[in-house]
Amino acid sequence: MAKPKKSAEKNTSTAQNVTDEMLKKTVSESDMQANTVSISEDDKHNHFDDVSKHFDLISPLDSTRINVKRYKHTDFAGHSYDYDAVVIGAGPAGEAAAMKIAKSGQKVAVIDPRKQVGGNCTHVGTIPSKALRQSVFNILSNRRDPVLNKSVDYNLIPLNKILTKARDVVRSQVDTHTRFYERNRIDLINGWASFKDCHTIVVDMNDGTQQEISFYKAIIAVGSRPYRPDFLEFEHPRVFDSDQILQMDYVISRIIIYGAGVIGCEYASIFTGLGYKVDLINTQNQLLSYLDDEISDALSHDFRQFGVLIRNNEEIDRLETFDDCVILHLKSGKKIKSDALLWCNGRSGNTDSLNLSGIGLEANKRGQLSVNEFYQTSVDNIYAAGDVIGWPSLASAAYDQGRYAAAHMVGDENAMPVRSVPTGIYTIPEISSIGKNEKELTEEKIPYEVGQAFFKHLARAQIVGERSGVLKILFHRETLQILGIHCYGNQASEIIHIGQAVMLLGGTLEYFVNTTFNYPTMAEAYRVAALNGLNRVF
Ligand SMILES: Cc1cc2nc3c(=O)[nH]c(=O)nc-3n(C[C@H](O)[C@H](O)[C@H](O)COP(=O)(O)OP(=O)(O)OC[C@H]3O[C@@H](n4cnc5c(N)ncnc54)[C@H](O)[C@@H]3O)c2cc1C
Ligand SMILES: NC(=O)c1ccc[n+]([C@@H]2O[C@H](COP(=O)([O-])OP(=O)(O)OC[C@H]3O[C@@H](n4cnc5c(N)ncnc54)[C@H](O)[C@@H]3O)[C@@H](O)[C@H]2O)c1
Repeated sequence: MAKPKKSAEKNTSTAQNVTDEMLKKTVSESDMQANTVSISEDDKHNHFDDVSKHFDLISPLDSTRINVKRYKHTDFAGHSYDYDAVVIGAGPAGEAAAMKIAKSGQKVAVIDPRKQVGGNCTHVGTIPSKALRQSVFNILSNRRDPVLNKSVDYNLIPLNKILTKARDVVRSQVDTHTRFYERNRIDLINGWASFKDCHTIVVDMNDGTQQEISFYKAIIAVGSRPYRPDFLEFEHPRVFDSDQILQMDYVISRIIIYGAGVIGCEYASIFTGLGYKVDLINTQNQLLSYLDDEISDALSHDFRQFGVLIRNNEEIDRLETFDDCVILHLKSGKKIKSDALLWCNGRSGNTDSLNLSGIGLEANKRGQLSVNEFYQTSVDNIYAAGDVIGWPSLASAAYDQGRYAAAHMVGDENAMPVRSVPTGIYTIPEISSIGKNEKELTEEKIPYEVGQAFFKHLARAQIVGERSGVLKILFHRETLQILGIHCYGNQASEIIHIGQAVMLLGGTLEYFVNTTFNYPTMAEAYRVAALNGLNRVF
């Protein structure tokens, strides 16, 4: 077995040298080869005091953990701050930023009012909705199975019952991420942060006290929350936003989803999968209009097949609420009666309680902050990342933005900026894309061609029983450069990454033709689509 690379080798700090010496002394080459570490009890207690609760920090199999070290407390031109950096918000953006800062040897604290880390992403956004979606997907698969469909009554399963699995996933995610903070010795402070000035934060602690913390630099990673128009009663038991829906504890058979963005479409899949009648109110003329037209059409088609009633170009006039139902009045004059309403129309950045004016910053009307290419706000020691800066408002992007902002903060010039973020929409079936779509390429007058593979023809899709779907590769008809990849169907969000790698590494369509794919796989769709595309080139 090759000797594991130790990233700690780069480090020259005294504390780190001590740790490296200790490692050399205690972890012999043969131990490494045998995948074991022998550390004497004395060494553990005398020399690894600061990491003694986490012996896995010194596993030779994970070089990144070895890099965790005593931070040096920096003196900034005569000023000494409590922290080199403070991160506000423990979601993906905050976590990635904090990890990067800690790994760079700086002292960092993360402030979040939730006792459990993970942010809205883990507690009310990505994780519970994706776990819920998986449970519904399993129910749909079982329903289709001639043996399994007799064993359970699938009629109207209450949402809170299905959410049991999601709660387990949330717990596991919290455990995993809590350990990241512990191992990297990041201080977690429970409370609401607001700025006193450009180097001081006041934290309203959960125990009712206040704490002032001084910092050299800060990252605002406070995320977003559902936008709530004043005219809707979100306290009413039949009116929900996407955070509250996870608490729904009664059985319904019909629901109105207002807003057909990503959240609305994903929940439309979830509720139809559970057997509810769904009215999906779209304020636009097409579902998810930024997608490839054919995929947007396919989604509408499949939604209708599953019983979703899509109403395009509509706008709410008012909502009447009753003990046993709601009635939605649309500006077009239509009235829709249902058991409940799920409001999915927009999100706002959580900036209102930060006292931004105290540091000379101002958020836009959606509570979002503007940043430069390094994620610095107009106050240069204050950065912002994640949903609070708006588009693309994805956990995937938030994580990379947080890491990149922190890299700039600590002076790491090797970090790659966040570019080319793929779309992954977890409707049933999934949608995923990267690069340009046909509309954009046509507008830009780029001579492209299309290669398609329909899932119904693929052996793997037939075996799995998920035949609906298509993979489209858009490529330059002269250079065969890949310009965009669009996928609709089971596992689309995974499948896209094969094309993403080839595309970003500068491969052409020929890669897919000249490469042998496992058979049967969904990845084979790339070969089928590439051949289909090449046949159109003359
Ligand atoms: C229903 C739903 C499904 C989603 N599905 C996906 C998906 O499948 N894939 C995907 O990539 N993205 C998805 N997203 C988007 C994703 O959840 C967000 O992009 C992501 O959570 C943003 O991360 P963040 O770190 O910016 O902030 P958040 O996750 O919002 O976390 C921000 C944290 O800051 C804390 N905070 C707020 N104000 C303060 C303050 N004043 N002081 C201290 N702390 C504060 C909050 O308590 C919170 O813990 C989904 C979102 C929703 C709502
Ligand atoms: N699978 C995924 O990647 C996934 C899943 C769910 C949500 N998300 C992310 O969550 C974000 C929100 O999703 P969404 O479904 O609400 O879609 P969305 O952002 O498309 O918003 C829906 C509508 O609300 C409007 N709007 C947005 N914010 C507003 C505000 N503060 N005030 C008034 N109107 C506002 C928008 O203009 C739009 O017409 C998306 O940007 C998406 O990236 C991603």
